[in-house]
Amino acid sequence: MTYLVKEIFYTLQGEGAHSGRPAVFCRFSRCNLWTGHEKDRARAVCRFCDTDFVGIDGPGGGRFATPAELADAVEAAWPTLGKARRFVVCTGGEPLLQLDEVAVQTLHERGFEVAVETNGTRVPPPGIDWLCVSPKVGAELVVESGDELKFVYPQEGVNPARFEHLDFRSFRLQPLDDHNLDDNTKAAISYCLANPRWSLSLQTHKYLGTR
Ligand SMILES: C[S@@+](CC[C@H](N)C(=O)[O-])C[C@H]1O[C@@H](n2cnc3c(N)ncnc32)[C@H](O)[C@@H]1O
Ligand SMILES: Nc1nc2[nH]cc(C(=O)O)c2c(=O)[nH]1
Ligand code: SF4
Ligand SMILES: [Mg+2]
Repeated sequence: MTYLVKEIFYTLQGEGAHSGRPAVFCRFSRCNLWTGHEKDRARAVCRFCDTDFVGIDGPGGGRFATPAELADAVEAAWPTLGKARRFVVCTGGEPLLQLDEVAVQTLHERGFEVAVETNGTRVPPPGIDWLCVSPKVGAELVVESGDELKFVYPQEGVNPARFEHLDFRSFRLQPLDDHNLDDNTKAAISYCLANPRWSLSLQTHKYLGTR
């Protein structure tokens, strides 16, 4: 398995339950719901993506021929020696197009707790320590259990209540970052207050100016 990675960087997890926790981000190239090219956005399944995941040309990105090479690159981004409490967030693009069981195992051997941010359309490999699923309107959701369900809100025609029967430890609304971010944030706050199964997830890195 060759892994195509857009970028690898060290920062604070900005979103969800681990918000504020230092993490290496491993952003895999490619997604099954959008090509990543602006010319295709209007006809993509997922049209609101805030991320450049095309190619392997970002900081720390590249083509890694083995799980060990991938883990070497992730490990190189961690700031201290010693294997205690290391944390990697595998994202993308859609990480589950590439992340496999042996990669997860190899990251574990290097001391990393492995978190994944996924659109929920691909079955995850075993061993993931923190699975965050972010369903997209118009894409089939095949992952029905995990740690965190993080719904970008609003999405046309979808009431978040539709996900409440699924097997997740927490349910979060993340305001859609588009030209209506302020209104979307107010709407997400109102929804959480009226439906307390749901908590707010802010993209804190966008407010803090971190990556
Ligand atoms: C770029 S995606 C990559 C991982 C995976 N493809 C997914 O969609 O979950 C990372 C997270 O950002 C969220 N996201 C993407 N664009 C967003 C936007 N414009 N506003 C708010 N959240 C967004 C996604 O829903 C997901 O939770
Ligand atoms: N700081 C920071 N936190 C994040 N949490 C999820 C992200 C993502 O793009 O998947 C992300 C990101 O891009 N930056
Ligand atoms: S599924 Fe995730 S990576 Fe793919 S286009 Fe949507 S937000 Fe971006
Ligand atoms: Mg992001």
